[in-house]
Formats: sequence, structure tokens, C-alpha cells
Amino acid sequence: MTAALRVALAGLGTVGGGVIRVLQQNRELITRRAGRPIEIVAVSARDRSKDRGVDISGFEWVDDTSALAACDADVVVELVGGADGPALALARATLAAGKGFVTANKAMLAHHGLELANAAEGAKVPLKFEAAVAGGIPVIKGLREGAAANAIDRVYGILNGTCNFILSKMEAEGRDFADVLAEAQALGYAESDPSFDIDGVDAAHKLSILSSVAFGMKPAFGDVAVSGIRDVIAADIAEAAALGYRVRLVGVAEAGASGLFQRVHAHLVPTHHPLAHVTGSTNAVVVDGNYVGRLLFQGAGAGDGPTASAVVADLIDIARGEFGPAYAMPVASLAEASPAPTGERRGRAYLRFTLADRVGVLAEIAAAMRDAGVSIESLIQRAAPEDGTALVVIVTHEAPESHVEAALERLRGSQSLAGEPFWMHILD
Ligand SMILES: NC(=O)c1ccc[n+]([C@@H]2O[C@H](COP(=O)([O-])OP(=O)(O)OC[C@H]3O[C@@H](n4cnc5c(N)ncnc54)[C@H](O)[C@@H]3O)[C@@H](O)[C@H]2O)c1
Ligand SMILES: N[C@@H](CCO)C(=O)O
Ligand code: NA
Repeated sequence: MTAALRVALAGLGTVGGGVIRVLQQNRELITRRAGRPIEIVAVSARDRSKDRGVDISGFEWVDDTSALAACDADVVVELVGGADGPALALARATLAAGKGFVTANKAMLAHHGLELANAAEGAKVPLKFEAAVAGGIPVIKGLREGAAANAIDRVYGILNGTCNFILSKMEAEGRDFADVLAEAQALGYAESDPSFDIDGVDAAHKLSILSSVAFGMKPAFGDVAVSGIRDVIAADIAEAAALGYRVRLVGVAEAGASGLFQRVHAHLVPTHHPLAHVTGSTNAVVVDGNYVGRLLFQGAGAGDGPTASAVVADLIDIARGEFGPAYAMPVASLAEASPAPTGERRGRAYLRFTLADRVGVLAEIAAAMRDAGVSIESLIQRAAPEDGTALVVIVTHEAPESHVEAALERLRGSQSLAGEPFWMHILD
């Protein structure tokens, strides 16, 4: 049998522990598939003595994480996290040492992916990151390989398990945001800083990676328009349901006439759309290709087992000698990012207002919409007798987003509003 692929593993938390378990428990199967054994030879984490429920006594322990790059391994797996710091130092040192690098670290890839892809190409070694986008779902592989013959028009989906878990729990159980977040953290889905999840940043990291693979463009995290789910209230979920929608955090990248739109926002998803039925920490990605048509990738987007499954799949590819350029084409072939102004995009919108109890308030809102050129498709008004306010929810006809924003701008500071208006895109 060919010599084992020797792996150095940095980070022994949720995902790192999962990788050790998968490699131990599926050892025989993995060896047969890879054509040779995949063996962890060295590990590093913050605390050597911590009980992780996995036996690490057979591996060399390395205190300084970045020193793993110099140990006797063919590939380094980074499961520490963080865009910079020890993860980035390890990535740079590993690729400079001419070794392959596997990571689940979407934050680092969003900020430094191009540099790392360049370094990997220069050293002719693999840089692989299936686990970084949509956890266990083989969406990077699906795009890089399965859909490689297609021009991609649009790629979009549910890319953050924590937000989807929170939104679907709020929907099913009418629970509050904060205690559902605590549950997602306890289950190991949330980032170490959960604001990355709930403010949409984690999904934006992933979307920028997906866009590069799908559209052959240099990753441009800064071009992604981002907001999260903090401002979504139980009433939005209830009113959306009454109108035939569910609320989901959706990342969308689509080629427009003037460039690429990339955005992560809470969306209203029609109940007939497959994304409306994605619940819990499940992720789903839809790819529209010009020959294959619509592809739907769905599965576990977070958690130890699914994420480790993706990491080990990358290792199996490397053990087989199957790897190509990180972003589906050599870095020199990647186009410069060309962001399209988001305001130009046309779509339907959901707007929620809390109105003071005054004569003519509805007329004022209707006038602002008319003056901005936004036509109303439906309107619901519900009185809140306890404080005299009224909740008004509007669904618009299709209009440029800049017009919706202009309507809200016209209402800014109005005495008719008892709170900040809130709006969401409607997925088409
Ligand atoms: N948890 C998931 O479901 C999931 C899914 C996909 C991707 N990821 C990504 O995988 C990576 C790891 O996530 P996780 O959930 O396993 O995190 P975790 O917090 O459970 O584990 C992190 C590990 O890194 C070690 N570590 C942290 N800082 C360190 C430092 N300065 N020096 C050395 N070691 C350090 C910790 O000791 C721990 O062993 C992150 O990039 C995360 O975004 C996680
Ligand atoms: N915090 C991330 C982990 C998976 O990348 C999520 O909730 O989706
Ligand atoms: Na994946």
C-alpha cells in the first residue's frame, strides 16, 4: 500500500474533535477510498489537558500552532478559526513550506483567500476548504466539479445554521431571539463571536467564497451588502406567514448587467420555495447553471460530524492526488470583482411600520411610497390597543431597491412613526 497521508491538525474543538472521530471510526473505509491511510501525526490547540472525549495520546503535541507547518506532515488542517492571528500565520507558514492546507475557516478565506490561493498555486500544493461553506454539504465540490461546464447565473441560499436554527425555532415555537441563540451556542453551531452569525457576517464570508468559485471572480468580501436577523421580530414572522412567506437569512450572488450583486439579508421566502422548508441548522444552496438548470444542495451546515465529514473529504481528495486550483480556475484567470450597485436591483419588498395613533398616518405612508415610485401590492394594519400604536405591514410590487429606500427616507423623523421602520427583500 502507498505511504499514509500524514496530517497535522490545529484546533481540537467542535470540528477538530469531529475530524479525529471520523478518521478513527471510518478508518478502514477511508483507507480503501483514499487508496492509502490518512493518519494524524501531530496536533495543537490551546489546552493540552482538556477532556475532548477523543484520545490524542498517540499524536505529537505541538504547543506553538504555527510550528505545525514544520512538523513531519504532508498536509496541515486548520480548525482554529479567526480571520488573522494563529490561523493565518499557520496557513502562510504551511504553504511556504510546500505543504497542502485544508481549512474550515471562512473568515480567513474571505479576507485572505486570494493570497493563500496564490501561494498554494506557486507551491503546487492543494488549498481546500469544503467545510468552510455550508458545512457538510459538498457545494464547493458541486460547483468546482459537477457544475464546471456551466455559466452560473445565480447562486443563493441559506448559509448560516445558527440564524436558520433561530428563525425556525422562533417560527415553530414563538420563542424569543435571545434564548434560542443560547441554545444554538450550546449545540456548537455559533461562531466564537455569535454576532458574526446573527449580523450576517458569517454568511457573507461564505457567499464571497461561493461567488469566487461560481463566477470565477476574485473574492471580494467587501462587496457583499450585509445585514442580519437582529431586527426581525415575532410579528414579522407571524405577518409573513399570514402573507404566505417564511423569514430566512439568504445570501444571494447574481450576475446583473452592470456587475455582480452580492448580498446577505433576511428575506421573505414564498412557502412554495424549497428554501422555505429548510429548518434548524440545515443549510441549502441553489445554483442556476445555463445547461444543468437548477441544482439544490441541502444538508447539515454546521456541527461536528457534518463539518468533519467535509474536512475529511478534502483529505481523501488530496490522498488520491485529486486537486486543482482552489477557486476552480487558476488565480491568473480570475476576473476582477465588479460589484453592481445594489440599489439598481429590482425586487419586491416587505415593509413593517409601527405607527402612532394619529389622523392621516396611513395616508402619509402611502404618499411616501407614491412619491418614491413604489406601488403597494398588499397592506395589513393591526391595532395594538394596549399602547395605541398600530402595526402596518406592506408588500410592494417590484421596484428598484433604491426606490424603497427613498420611500423610507421620506418618512425619516416623521411624527407618525412610533419606531424605526424595517424592511426585507422578498426572494423571487
Ligand atoms: N462549529 C461548526 O459547526 C463549524 C462549521 C463550519 C466551519 N467551522 C469553522 O471551523 C473552525 C473551528 O470551529 P470550531 O467550532 O471547531 O471552534 P472551537 O472553538 O470549538 O475550537 C477551536 C479550537 O482551536 C483552538 N484554539 C483557539 N484559539 C487558539 C490559539 N490562539 N492557538 C491555538 N489554538 C487555538 C481551541 O483550543 C480549540 O481547540 C472555525 O474557523 C469555524 O468558523 C465551524
Ligand atoms: N456558525 C456557523 C458554523 C458553520 O459554518 C453557522 O452557524 O452556520
Ligand atoms: Na461544504
